[in-house]
Amino acid sequence: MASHTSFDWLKISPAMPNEQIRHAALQHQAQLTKPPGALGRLEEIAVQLAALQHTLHPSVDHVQISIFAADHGVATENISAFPQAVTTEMIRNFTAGGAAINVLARTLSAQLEVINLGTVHSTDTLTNVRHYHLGAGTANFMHTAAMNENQLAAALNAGSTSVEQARANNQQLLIAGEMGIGNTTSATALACLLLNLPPAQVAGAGSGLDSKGIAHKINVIERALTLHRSHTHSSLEALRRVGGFEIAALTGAYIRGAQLGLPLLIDGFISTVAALTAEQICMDSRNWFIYAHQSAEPGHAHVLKALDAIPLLDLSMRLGEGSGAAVAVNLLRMACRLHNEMATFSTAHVSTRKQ
Ligand SMILES: O=C(O)c1ccc[n+]([C@@H]2O[C@H](COP(=O)([O-])O)[C@@H](O)[C@H]2O)c1
Ligand SMILES: Cc1cc2nc[nH]c2cc1C
Repeated sequence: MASHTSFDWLKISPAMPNEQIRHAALQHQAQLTKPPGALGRLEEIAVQLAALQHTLHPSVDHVQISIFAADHGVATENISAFPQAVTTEMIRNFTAGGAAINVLARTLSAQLEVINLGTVHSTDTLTNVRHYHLGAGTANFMHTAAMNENQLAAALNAGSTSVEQARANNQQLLIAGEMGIGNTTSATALACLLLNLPPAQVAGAGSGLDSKGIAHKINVIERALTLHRSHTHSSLEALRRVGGFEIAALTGAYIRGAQLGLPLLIDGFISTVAALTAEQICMDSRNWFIYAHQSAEPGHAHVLKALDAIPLLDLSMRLGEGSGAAVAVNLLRMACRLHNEMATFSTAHVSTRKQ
């Protein structure tokens, strides 16, 4: 078993946004040549980034995208529209540059890294993948806990390592994305435990189930929750019992990002469930979260609500891989440039509002 200390770092408090700078950034926004509030949420984003980055000149030019991939034992319950082999096939695709996230990363000149935490099929021959070998996927949580303590600790640490590397490379924003056939079943079960919701309210089509498939998925999750609910006394234990390696890695990345003061752009349903898990394990981590988009997965709305989050975009996306977050980066960049480069009423000699 992992020594107890493996989880001690989760107790470190998140960094504090700078409230004085937030106030100054708000005042600066009021002086720009526009009616107050006319740039809507773009103003909020710039002010939030100013407070997070402790500067009146926020910027997200340097972006790291870390894709965490893993397989899920529960995939043997026929809960996905796609075969489990797709997880490994997509890891290959990520390394070859052909996935959606590769295209988006190129448009953003973002650094992309791929992390395989544990898949049924090996990707060891791929040199541009960080391998963890935590297992051939998680155990099937219909019968037992998905992870043991060692696996959970190692997966959380894998996320933390990506954040520390991003920090060391002076990245200004992290997108943690995920890939794993079956992970909407795992994320749904986890959301149900964390929010005490019935699976029928949270479960959706994932990568493309029909209504019969969704009904079966709900039944699988209900039976799993009957096994785990009474033994789950903490969010960390819920993550160990029904989570996935990549979901735990995302959780670790979000907690470490908050502790080190790195702004985190949250993607879709699975990523937001990990963000909620991070917030429940390490309170106020959410100060560092910016929510990119509303996924088409129905459970996403419940999880966003629990985090008091209103995402920036609603494009009916449901891909994962960090793709929805990547699409939102240019909004953040434009928000920063507007904040940094617009003239003020006084410098541009524009009259202010009538009193
Ligand atoms: O990000 C989302 O909101 C999202 C919603 C539905 C599906 N996905 C992706 O689809 C895969 C999981 O779907 P499934 O049906 O196998 O559970 C996984 O690789 C996710 O990245 C992602
Ligand atoms: C093809 C495919 C690509 C993905 N990317 C993230 N999740 C995915 C699921 C599937 C099925």
